Amino acid sequence: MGLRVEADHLEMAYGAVRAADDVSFTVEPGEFFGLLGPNGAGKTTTLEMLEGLRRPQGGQARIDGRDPSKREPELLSRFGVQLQSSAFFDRLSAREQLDTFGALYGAEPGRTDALLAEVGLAEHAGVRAEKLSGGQRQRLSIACALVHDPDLVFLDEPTAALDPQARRNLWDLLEQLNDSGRTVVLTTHYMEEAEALCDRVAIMDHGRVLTVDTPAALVRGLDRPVRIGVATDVLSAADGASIGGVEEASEDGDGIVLTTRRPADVLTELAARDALAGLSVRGATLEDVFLELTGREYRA
Ligand SMILES: Nc1ncnc2c1ncn2[C@@H]1O[C@H](COP(=O)(O)OP(=O)(O)OP(=O)(O)O)[C@@H](O)[C@H]1O
Repeated sequence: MGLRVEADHLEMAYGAVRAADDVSFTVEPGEFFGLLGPNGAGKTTTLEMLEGLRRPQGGQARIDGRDPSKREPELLSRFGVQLQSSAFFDRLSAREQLDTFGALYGAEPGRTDALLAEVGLAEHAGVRAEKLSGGQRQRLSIACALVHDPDLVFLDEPTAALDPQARRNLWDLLEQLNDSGRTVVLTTHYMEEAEALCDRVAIMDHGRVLTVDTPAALVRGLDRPVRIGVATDVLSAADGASIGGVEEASEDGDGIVLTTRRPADVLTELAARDALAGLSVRGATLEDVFLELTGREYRA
């Protein structure tokens, strides 16, 4: 279960635009891997080369050590590609869409109901695709990628254009796909999505991979202080500044903010002073990582 995916010095240019510029990384079997970057970073181009839908101008894509652009049926049967919702057949219900995709892929019949349940659409089986909500359509397109029970799924911006609630609901489904042992490779321009879901992320910008690592390691590598906030009525800025390990203490509209590289010591001291009311703790995020790497604010 789970397949290895390799991007090995991939190159793709459209005229003067280098959409993929020496893109290399490896996704291990069973990993949840994210390609993260702003619009136009080259995520879709890279994904399409990995899926074998676009032949690289340079370098090699490999799935389980083989070239996906050769379209070998045995390899194709082992991975799924999430189609955009516009690719549904006209006027078919969710169940009929899945039955049709299943027949096209030569999938084992009789899996449709289980699949509908897996993606949370059991109650909408008879609804036509065009009548489903945005989140439900995304679920259906994910189910279509799973009809042949693949070991690897590629998802291109699976939560784009969804409201925050629908996005979070979909995260649970994406986690389940990975928990069941499948390798998941997705693109996203949402930093917090990559942080919440991915074992590792490749941050892309202007066709290049800037860095690849776990979100936690990327953030740790920044050496940014943690910001600890508490209510003004439990601590003054001057008292905060006197705590060992506090680099700066200031008052903002919401309370007292302490910056520190030793958050455990500072929190212990705040607890000892019974000064934890209104507590908030904010560490660096992948947004800070992007800023550090590019010198630019992250704008998806
Ligand atoms: N078929 C094409 N012809 C010309 N230019 C293209 C084509 N496909 C992509 N590009 C350009 O290549 C660059 C990378 O595009 P790509 O779609 O891979 O980025 P992306 O990170 O997936 O962005 P988005 O989130 O907007 O889809 C962009 O500058 C885009 O305009």
